[in-house]
Amino acid sequence: MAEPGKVVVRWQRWAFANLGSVFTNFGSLWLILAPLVSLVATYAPRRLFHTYFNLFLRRRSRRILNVVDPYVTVDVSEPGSDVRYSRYGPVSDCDSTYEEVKAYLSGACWQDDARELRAEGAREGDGLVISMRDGQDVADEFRGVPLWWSSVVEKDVQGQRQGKRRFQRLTFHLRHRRLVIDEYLPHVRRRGREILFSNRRRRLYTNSKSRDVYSYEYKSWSYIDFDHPTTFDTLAMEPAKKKEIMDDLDAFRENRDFYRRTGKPWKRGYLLYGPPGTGKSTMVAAMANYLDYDIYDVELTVVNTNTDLRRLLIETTSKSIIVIEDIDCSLDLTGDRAKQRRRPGPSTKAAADDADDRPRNAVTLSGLLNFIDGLWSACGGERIVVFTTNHVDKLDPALIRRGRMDMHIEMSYCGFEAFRTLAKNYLGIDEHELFGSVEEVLREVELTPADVAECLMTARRAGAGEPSPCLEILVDELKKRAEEKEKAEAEARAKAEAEAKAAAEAEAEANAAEMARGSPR
Ligand SMILES: Nc1ncnc2c1ncn2[C@@H]1O[C@H](COP(=O)(O)OP(=O)(O)OP(=O)(O)O)[C@@H](O)[C@H]1O
Ligand SMILES: [Mg+2]
Repeated sequence: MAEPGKVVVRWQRWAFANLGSVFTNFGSLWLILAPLVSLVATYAPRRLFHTYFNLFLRRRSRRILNVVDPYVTVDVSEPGSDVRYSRYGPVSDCDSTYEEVKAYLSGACWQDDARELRAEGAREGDGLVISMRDGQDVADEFRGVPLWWSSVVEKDVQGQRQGKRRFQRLTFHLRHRRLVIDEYLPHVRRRGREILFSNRRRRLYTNSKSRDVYSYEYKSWSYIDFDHPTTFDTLAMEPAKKKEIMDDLDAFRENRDFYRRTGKPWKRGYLLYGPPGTGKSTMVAAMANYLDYDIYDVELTVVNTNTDLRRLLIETTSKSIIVIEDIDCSLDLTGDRAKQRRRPGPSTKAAADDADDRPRNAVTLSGLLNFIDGLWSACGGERIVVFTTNHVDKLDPALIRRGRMDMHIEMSYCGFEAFRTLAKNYLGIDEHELFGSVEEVLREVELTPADVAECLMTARRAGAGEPSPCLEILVDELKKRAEEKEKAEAEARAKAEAEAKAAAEAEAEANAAEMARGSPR
């Protein structure tokens, strides 16, 4: 094989030998082209000639520039005066890319290369957002490709006003243009969003009265910081059931692509049912804390129309739990829809007045069904809908069918396993010889976790927090509570029976009087 050097020598020889013919050929070519160029310059429209000539030159110069400086820059500019406002405040979809990039870079700022940093208070919470000072650079790497970010500030003149405009400028080699635009920048935004999301305080929203919609300061939702201490660790429930719910929530959160692939909107419904005090509201708080989601607590009784309900839904954000508590009491949503349509008008005056007070287009069952899984509900994604009720049997089957309420969770009376969690929460113990006595009591009577928690509070106070006396007092308390409950239930039963008996007697008397009036004299 020839040595590389020799090839060069041979090429040079060939080049010199052929130099004369190259010039000759170029001369002949130019002899043909020159009149053509001058013809086009003379007769073609002037603008057209210049445009094409300019374009030609620019392309050539760009190629030369690419060899000299093969780097591309992309600016992400700080949103300035162009943030749009609506009557509800800043429009939520105003471009958040700058904030996301800044949040992403706050991670990169911990590297050695950025020495001059800037700290700003986070919009929410007590944390600080660390970013680069103007003119600073940090290096980043994505799939082995080096990239550089710099913080740039430029003068911005708009009419009479002068200001500064900040950019986060990304520089990379032009050969990575597709990777950067298609994959790296979306990755930066995603990661930045995650950082912003984890830094923020969670919120508990509640809806405003529909009838205030015309007031100037109306906002569909108002909120407070959500700071509920309940977690799945402190929730008293059978461990297997608890695990099932947590696994279900994990599967929901992690399966965004699965939902997309199967064409299902990314949302899930949970129906929590059981007697009062069994921990339904507590479960909602535990879910929100587990997923790190906001809660939208919908008060249906102040929503006037289905349209208002839809507006509420549109104004919720993703990564949220929308909860309707005591759905059986919120509206008359029981019974089937056909019956609702056929329902006769108010027969008594009182009922008629009552009906007049109610808004004309009150929320209907179909409005609520649309709220849960109509077309609008699919917008945004990553939402959980929770209904809680004490009377599951009273609800329309359409409302709670599988697919709408995907998981039905019964919150039941306090079993021994649930008690263990409560004992750990209140007394800090996992095991004790008196646990057997507690188990016996709980097997015999139906007490809610709220009842047991209350007894534990009393026992803790009386027993000065010492496990053995506390548990002894607890057993007595539980027995006492069970007796009280039995007595209250017996009284309620007796009262109901007495009322039924009195009603039957009154009806019999009325019938007798009717008969006496109607009988022939
Ligand atoms: N499973 C539970 N685990 C831990 N604490 C519980 C549990 N259930 C109830 N509690 C305690 O009882 C209190 C009342 O519970 P919660 O409000 O969650 O009941 P609920 O089922 O929502 O009742 P309601 O049907 O009346 O709304 C809570 O503040 C909590 O301290
Ligand atoms: Mg509740």
